[in-house]
Amino acid sequence: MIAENREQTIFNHRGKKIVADRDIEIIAKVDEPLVVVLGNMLSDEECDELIRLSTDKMKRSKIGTVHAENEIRTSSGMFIEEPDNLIITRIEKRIEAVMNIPIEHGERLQVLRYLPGQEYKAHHDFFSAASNVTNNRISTLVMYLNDVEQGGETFFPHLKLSVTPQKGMAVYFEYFYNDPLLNDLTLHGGAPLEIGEKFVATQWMRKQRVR
Ligand SMILES: O=C(O)CCC(=O)C(=O)O
Ligand SMILES: [Fe+2]
Repeated sequence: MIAENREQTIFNHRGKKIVADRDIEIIAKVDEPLVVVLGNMLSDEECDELIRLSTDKMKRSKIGTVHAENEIRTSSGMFIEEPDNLIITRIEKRIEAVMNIPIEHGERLQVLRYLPGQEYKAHHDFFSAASNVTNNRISTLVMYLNDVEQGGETFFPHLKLSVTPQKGMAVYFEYFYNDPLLNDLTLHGGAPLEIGEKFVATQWMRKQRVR
């Protein structure tokens, strides 16, 4: 592999694991644009807590659950705003270590819930130049909160890659390259869920702090 010509990445981990408060496994990788499949990102208990917090909040607030207003995303989404929750704090510390960005650059965790037939069509997580967003997103971590029976893979059509959701695992990717073509290649989506339920928690990082 010729590494010299590669652009620098935000993700700075080498080898097969990331040592944080638990050992996170680097399972698979696409080099450019960088996409990394991670094992052991969350414990079962942490996954369950994220699902509980999001479903609790959906129940408490009738208007809380935000259904997508268009056909791009048909799942329901919820931002987790629990600054005093110790489990969230612990997860955020780990996310900082993995993404190599201070959590102050992070939007609140978003939990998405998909039911059969629901999907997230191919999209970019960054905002287009036309949108005039000054503090754009630079990287994403999608964490899988449950085992999915069938469907619901995270797919990257340009990379011909798809990741099967498995409880506690995650997929990381970044799109802050100088070469805009590399950023464009991070197009991705959540395939239609076929059977069961799918929960993910997404962390988006911004170029500058947001909290
Ligand atoms: O549900 C998935 O697999 C993808 C989620 C996603 O693309 C996002 O949250 O930005
Ligand atoms: Fe996305």
